[in-house]
Amino acid sequence: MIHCKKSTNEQGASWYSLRPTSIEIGLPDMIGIDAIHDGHILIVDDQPGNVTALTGLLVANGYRRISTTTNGRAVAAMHRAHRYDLILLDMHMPDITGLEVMKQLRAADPEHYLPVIVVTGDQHSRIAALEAGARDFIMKPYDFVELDARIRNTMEVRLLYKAVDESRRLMEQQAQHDALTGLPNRRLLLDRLENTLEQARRQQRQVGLLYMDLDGFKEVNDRYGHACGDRLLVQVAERVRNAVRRADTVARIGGDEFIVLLPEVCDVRDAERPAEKLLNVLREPFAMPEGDVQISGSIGMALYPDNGDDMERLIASADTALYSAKRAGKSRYEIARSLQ
Ligand SMILES: Nc1nc2c(ncn2[C@@H]2O[C@H](COP(=O)(O)OP(=O)(O)OP(=O)(O)O)[C@@H](O)[C@H]2O)c(=O)[nH]1
Repeated sequence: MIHCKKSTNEQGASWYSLRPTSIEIGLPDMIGIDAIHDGHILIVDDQPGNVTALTGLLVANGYRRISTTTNGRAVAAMHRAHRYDLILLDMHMPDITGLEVMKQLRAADPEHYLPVIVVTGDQHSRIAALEAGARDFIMKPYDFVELDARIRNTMEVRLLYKAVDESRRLMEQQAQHDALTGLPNRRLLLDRLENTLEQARRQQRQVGLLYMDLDGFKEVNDRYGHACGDRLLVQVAERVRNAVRRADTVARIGGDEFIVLLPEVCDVRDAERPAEKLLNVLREPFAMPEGDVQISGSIGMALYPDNGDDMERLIASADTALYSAKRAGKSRYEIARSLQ
């Protein structure tokens, strides 16, 4: 850490000297001082002299990523583009007040998190800023030790908030995806299917659903081991994903069972074509460390609304058609015949 000392000469000119101290403030394991010093800071002040002075102080205190602007009106757009970890905001600028900048920041930030420390010389605007959502304030003229501590503390909270947010996002992603293949799982598929059917109902469109089960997958496990079976499932997922359109959802819903949701179907051929393509890509041998592995897949196809006017019925129809495809000799697709 670096300590700042203000000195004044006989003519009244002031300067600052920097000296390192041995004081290290303890932080939770999660956010170390290195991460804090790596936080991205924006300094906003209409006075270039203030910007330069504050930048110098931050650099001296170990901060590495500092951006600046003298234009308060540009702050919201800059934050949208760069997602600063901390904004040091001058409250009194001629063009726009700090309060107005915070209002624009809140509107621009989907997280609704204002990473703002206001910089002010006036007691009243300090309270107004805190009430408007600023995390903290720094009074002018600066007390350098206090300034450093407030910036560090606010940055620590900000980075913890980001870490929590990231881990929540990760957990949501894990709850909706298959851990082995990374494909959407049953839960996410049902969610998308529900939305797709709702839209199709409104627009009186058809939807296709392909229920696919690998043929002879148990034998791969038995002959080459479970790890080889797992690697095969990953490759199958990749091939299936690459064989269909971006708008289609490919989900792994069980051991060797996949569902492909086709939201853009005008007639049965629009579902038959991808089904044929999937069967073909599965017939190609899979290169494994254990040698080439040959498998195939069977598919049951159902169309909304002909084969089911809700999720459960549509999936049940496709499942029945899949059963028919298996009974008819596998490595083929069958179209559902009736409304379940
Ligand atoms: N390696 C691996 N195997 C799995 C996984 N989940 C389920 N299985 C196995 O996959 C097999 C699926 O069973 P089936 O569909 O009846 O096997 P199959 O040989 O493909 O049978 P058919 O569909 O009649 O051709 C079972 O042996 C499960 O133990 C997994 O995540 N990894």
